[in-house]
Amino acid sequence: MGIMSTRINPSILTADFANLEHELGRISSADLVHVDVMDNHFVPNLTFGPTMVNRLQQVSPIPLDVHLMIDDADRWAPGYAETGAFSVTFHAEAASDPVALARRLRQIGSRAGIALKPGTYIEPYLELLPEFDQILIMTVEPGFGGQSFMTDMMPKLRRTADAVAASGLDIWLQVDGGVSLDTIGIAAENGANTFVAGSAVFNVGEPEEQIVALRAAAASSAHQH
Ligand SMILES: O=C(CO)[C@H](O)[C@H](O)COP(=O)(O)O
Repeated sequence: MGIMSTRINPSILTADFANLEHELGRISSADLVHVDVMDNHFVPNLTFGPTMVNRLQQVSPIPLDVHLMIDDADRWAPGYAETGAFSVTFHAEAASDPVALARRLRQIGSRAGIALKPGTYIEPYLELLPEFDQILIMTVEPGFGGQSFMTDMMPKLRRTADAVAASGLDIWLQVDGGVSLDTIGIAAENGANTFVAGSAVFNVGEPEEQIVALRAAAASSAHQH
């Protein structure tokens, strides 16, 4: 189907970790699969590392959107780009030189993403927009699926969307955490175009049907603005 302008990226954090190849087959109509890498240091949870991401890359029917919730991103993120991941997003709080790291990721061949925890301001990064292909505004504290969407992140999302629009650059604006049929509309209204959803895809009925419904809800809200 290819990647659309309203992108739905299911998070496999909520999938069955014992059957991930099967789970990937259940979301083949999504745009990308969001792969949460957690190191139990940057966040108080642990998932998997580059060996697993490399294997997921081999069996996934759709490209990988890797979200690194790990310390020392400067050291570790390039290895994830080397798996062939479509995009690699590292946290601003975990990188000592975000520009050098983003350039390295692009040089390897991945899109470069930067993620911000809820308490991190976007402003220092707005002057660096050309360095990034994607900005992830976290709408929960990173670490766990199933948390409530933080509506108070919408002003930050709006400021980011306005800056991206003013730049004329094709930078994807992603939200992650608590995205559901109830919350995707307000995120789209505030300028998000790339939506990560774990529970709302895997824990509510058939994943493929949820992807269609989420995409429709996002698109109809985005068109109102
Ligand atoms: O990055 C994450 C947590 O840090 C997950 O991608 C996110 O929380 C998805 O889960 P849900 O849609 O259930 O909130």
